[in-house]
Amino acid sequence: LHVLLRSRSRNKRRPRLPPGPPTVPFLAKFIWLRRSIFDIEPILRQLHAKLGPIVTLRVTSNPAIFIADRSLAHQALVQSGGAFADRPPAVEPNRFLTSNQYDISSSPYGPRWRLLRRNLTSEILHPSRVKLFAPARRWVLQILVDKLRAQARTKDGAVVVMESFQYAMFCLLVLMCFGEKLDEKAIKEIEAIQRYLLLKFTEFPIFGFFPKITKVLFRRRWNEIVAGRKKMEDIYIPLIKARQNRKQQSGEGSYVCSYVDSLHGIQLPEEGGRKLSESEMVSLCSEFMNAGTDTTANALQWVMANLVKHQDMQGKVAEEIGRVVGSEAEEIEEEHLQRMPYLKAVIMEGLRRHPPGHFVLPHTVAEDTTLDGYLIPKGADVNFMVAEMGWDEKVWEEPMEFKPERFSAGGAGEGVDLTGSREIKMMPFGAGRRMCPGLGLAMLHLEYFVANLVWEFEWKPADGEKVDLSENLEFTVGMKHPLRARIFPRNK
Ligand code: HEM
Repeated sequence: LHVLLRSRSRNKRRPRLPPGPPTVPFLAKFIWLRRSIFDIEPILRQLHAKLGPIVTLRVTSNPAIFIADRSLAHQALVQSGGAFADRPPAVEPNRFLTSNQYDISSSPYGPRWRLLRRNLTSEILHPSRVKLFAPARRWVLQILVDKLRAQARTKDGAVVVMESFQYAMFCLLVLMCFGEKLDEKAIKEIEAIQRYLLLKFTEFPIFGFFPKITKVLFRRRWNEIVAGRKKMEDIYIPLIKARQNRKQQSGEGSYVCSYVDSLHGIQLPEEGGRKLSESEMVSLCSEFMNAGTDTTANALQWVMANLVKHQDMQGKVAEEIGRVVGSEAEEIEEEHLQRMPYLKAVIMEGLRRHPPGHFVLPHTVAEDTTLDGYLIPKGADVNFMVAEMGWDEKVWEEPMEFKPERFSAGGAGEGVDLTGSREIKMMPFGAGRRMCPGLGLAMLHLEYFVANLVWEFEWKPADGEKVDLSENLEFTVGMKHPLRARIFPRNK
């Protein structure tokens, strides 16, 4: 009796997992959906409404915990320091596609992650390095404008922007990654293989369950992934090698730096100072392009769609640009952007209302931890509902409306800090130690391209059509009905 009572009282004191639905019906529903892990969002929304801001799902042996509340996210990601900064062990095919977690986003929180992340932020994303790529941005802007003009001359004159936005982002990130201006065929090939493998990764995660067996049972599917990765290596390894040879011939500084150059210089102290293998470099290059292309292209499309829909806002952006650069200016230079607060507000509102990622990447805790009185067990998958945070009525009035004015003086978004270090009001780039290191580059790309596209053209809805802002959830969240618009040379 004594033992029983003691264990009961201990259980009472021991924090419990956050509430969640019973495992079996949930799993049945999930398998029935059978599409992608990202289909989970509407289910989670219902669960949060019923059970509160922190819920548990049990799909695999590891509980998956989802947090929808801004202040709990701040507690976990910012106030608890490194406690929530780990990543869960990779499951297949991610383990295979990241060379066993040798990229930044899937590396466990530790020395390797620190080294790889610091390399990216200091060698490529540091503002002094980003500046070196200004001619590349100008080159890509020209490609984009030419593509849009060519589209405007065809058929009904409507441009479907998304393909051109994605291509432009690939041109830019391929150049930053490999240090070469590749031709259209080579860039399209890279774009295709990146997208192919990304979709394989987001399919129903069958190889996460008993991989040894499922790889045999679903052999054809597994072989497709292996073949896709082989193709990627066949394209990337020659580019990686070319950069090494070139480095030896021409020495430092005689050419624009590239991400691959920095990877050639990395040594892993924890592993006897060895260099990165070619396969690991391929994984890091692939991550670099995955992270920075579709996310930015989608954000760009959302902002442009809202500017097509709200002609008055487009007019205000153009007016602001005119004030800063003068009506004679052909192109907006990067130093001009800092003097365009309304443009910045439009982009912030785009990221708040339409964050390209509705979740962050899965986090985990290295030790049992508590949050809001609940147990977060070691190794659990922990994720955060990014979109919900930016739509919180307690902060944002009419949160589903597109209102850039919120970010002006006196608005709820005035001076909002995207890193969420003091408080989280929106977190399109995550928050805390795993926050997106590409935030600065992404903001620059968005401001630069939106400003130049608005300055170059007047954007109108395609004839007889309305802009439809419904969402389509893939790896990133894009427009269900991609933006179609008519463009006219702007009268400055
Ligand atoms: C609008 C564009 C972008 C958005 C919305 C975005 C958003 C995000 C988000 C939500 C995360 C996950 C944070 C977490 O797990 O807590 C992330 C991680 C990451 N992003 Fe971005 N990102 C963008 C552009 C970029 C760019 C341009 C780069 C670099 C070229 C980049 C590189 C990364 C990397 C390496 C990580 C993993 C960080 C880590 O695990 O330490 N992102 N991003």
